Amino acid sequence: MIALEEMTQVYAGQRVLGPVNLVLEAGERVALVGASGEGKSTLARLLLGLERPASGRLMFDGSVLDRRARPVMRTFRRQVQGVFQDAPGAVNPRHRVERIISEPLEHLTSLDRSARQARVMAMLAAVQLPTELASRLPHQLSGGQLQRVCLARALAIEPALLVCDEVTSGLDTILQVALGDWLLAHCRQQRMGLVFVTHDLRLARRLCDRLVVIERGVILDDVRAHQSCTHPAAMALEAAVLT
Ligand SMILES: Nc1ncnc2c1ncn2[C@@H]1O[C@H](COP(=O)(O)OP(=O)(O)OP(=O)(O)O)[C@@H](O)[C@H]1O
Repeated sequence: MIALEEMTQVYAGQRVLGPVNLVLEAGERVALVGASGEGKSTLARLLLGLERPASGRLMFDGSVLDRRARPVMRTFRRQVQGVFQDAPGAVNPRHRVERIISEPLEHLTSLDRSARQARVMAMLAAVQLPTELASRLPHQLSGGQLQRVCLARALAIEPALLVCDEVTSGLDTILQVALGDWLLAHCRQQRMGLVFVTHDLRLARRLCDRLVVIERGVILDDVRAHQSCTHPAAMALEAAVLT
């Protein structure tokens, strides 16, 4: 469905990523794991087409994704959604929850107003938030609630792939597990693919069927989730996390 080909990224004259080659099949659940600052978020942003790579290309359904081709970008946005750790930074502080979740429905689907309203309520219930929260502003929610609003917004348009960057790291452990399990069930039910960026190898294995280990901007290991890592540095990371 999506492929990164020979992709690199350079910030302030320094290469922080790549070259990376990564193919994601439709419906696949892939964890991007690695220590802090190794390039996971950069890779996630490139996968979402949110920034221009220094070199390489992003393929979508067999063609190079061309940002200037509006209909293709619209399809891409409909099918590939992202949710980030910084939920407060990802929403307009002056918009109420209902409007936040409804916005992509307005731009990317042909649902009318009442259908959009119904979808917003269904999504709130799906992420286990009371529907009364629909009329609240972002600052009137807890961090975990706002994170779930962002998740509801991304899932409302029924994407084929969801890219989650550290979405559970600000939550308590119980909520992390609950949200992770809900996300897994949702992926299975909707046959939705998932790219799950995390430091947490155990959560990665719980949710995903493939582990991609990143260090210093390159892919060290790419294994099935139930397998152990094979690269020595990835094995060291695995041992450190599990200890
Ligand atoms: N906009 C930017 N300008 C300059 N350097 C950046 C920028 N964004 C990221 N970097 C650098 O690129 C490298 C990779 O960062 P990235 O955020 O991708 O890592 P990460 O693995 O997601 O880390 P974490 O787990 O801590 O979120 C880091 O060295 C970081 O300092």
